[in-house]
Amino acid sequence: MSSALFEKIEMPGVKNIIVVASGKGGVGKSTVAANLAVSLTRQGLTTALVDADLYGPSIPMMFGVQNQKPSGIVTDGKEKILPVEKFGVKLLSIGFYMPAGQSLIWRGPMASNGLTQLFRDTEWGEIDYMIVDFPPGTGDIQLTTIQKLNLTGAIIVTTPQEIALSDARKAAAMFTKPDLNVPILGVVENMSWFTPVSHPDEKYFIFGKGGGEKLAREFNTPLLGQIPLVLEIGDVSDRGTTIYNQPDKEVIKAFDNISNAIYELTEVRL
Ligand SMILES: Nc1ncnc2c1ncn2[C@@H]1O[C@H](COP(=O)(O)OP(=O)(O)OP(=O)(O)O)[C@@H](O)[C@H]1O
Repeated sequence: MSSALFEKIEMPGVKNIIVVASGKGGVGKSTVAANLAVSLTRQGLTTALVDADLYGPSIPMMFGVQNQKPSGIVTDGKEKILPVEKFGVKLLSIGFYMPAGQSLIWRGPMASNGLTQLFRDTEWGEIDYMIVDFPPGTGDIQLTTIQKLNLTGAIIVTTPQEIALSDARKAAAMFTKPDLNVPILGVVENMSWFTPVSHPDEKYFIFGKGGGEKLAREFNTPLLGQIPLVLEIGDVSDRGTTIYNQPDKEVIKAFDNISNAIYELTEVRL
């Protein structure tokens, strides 16, 4: 295939582009992407979050900005999109352009073009970390997007469950294909255990144990963190706010550890 087809999208002010991917839907990929972006921002880094999950964009809702529309600006005679900003994170999602309650019916090439346009036609400014919430799976849209972005690396999100793990393995293998060769920065295991309020010293491994570590070992990459199953995580997403606005300190620590690990792995590009 001609390399011109996959010319990289130029985003000169963006230092690191990190995709957050999963094989299976519903494992918490958007939750990880969103809270990682907020955590990095809280550490003084300029951060953008792109919701590339075309068929199920959830970022606008998670940030409570579902009724906002990005504004436009003309620079050098070209019309550009200005991202919506919340909690200090620059946000862009195809969801901003979709009527409420409707889903996208674009097919492969149109969807890839839509995504490319979103990245290319936005005035990003200077960004330390652009976190991309990737669509789940390993289809054409994912492949094309990987080819067009100058990626620093990928984070794979999985639950410890075997079925999630086997799909996560396929997603990880897509990034390591020799023609793509995107470094896997690490694995995040979500919904690792549940601790009932009445038994604060106990951990229940509802979805199994050790899955994230196993995957990390297989791909010779670090396990960046384990996030417990905590009702408040779902609650803050529904309320359009972040984990920093809920009382569970363990969850906050888990995300801050992940963002610290990412910072250390990528510092050289800042
Ligand atoms: N650790 C957790 N504890 C409790 N609830 C969680 C946790 N992680 C995610 N959730 C909830 O699980 C649901 C799915 O999470 P999320 O949307 O982040 O998954 P996803 O992998 O991005 O899904 P999709 O691929 O469908 O977009 C959401 O309601 C979210 O609030």
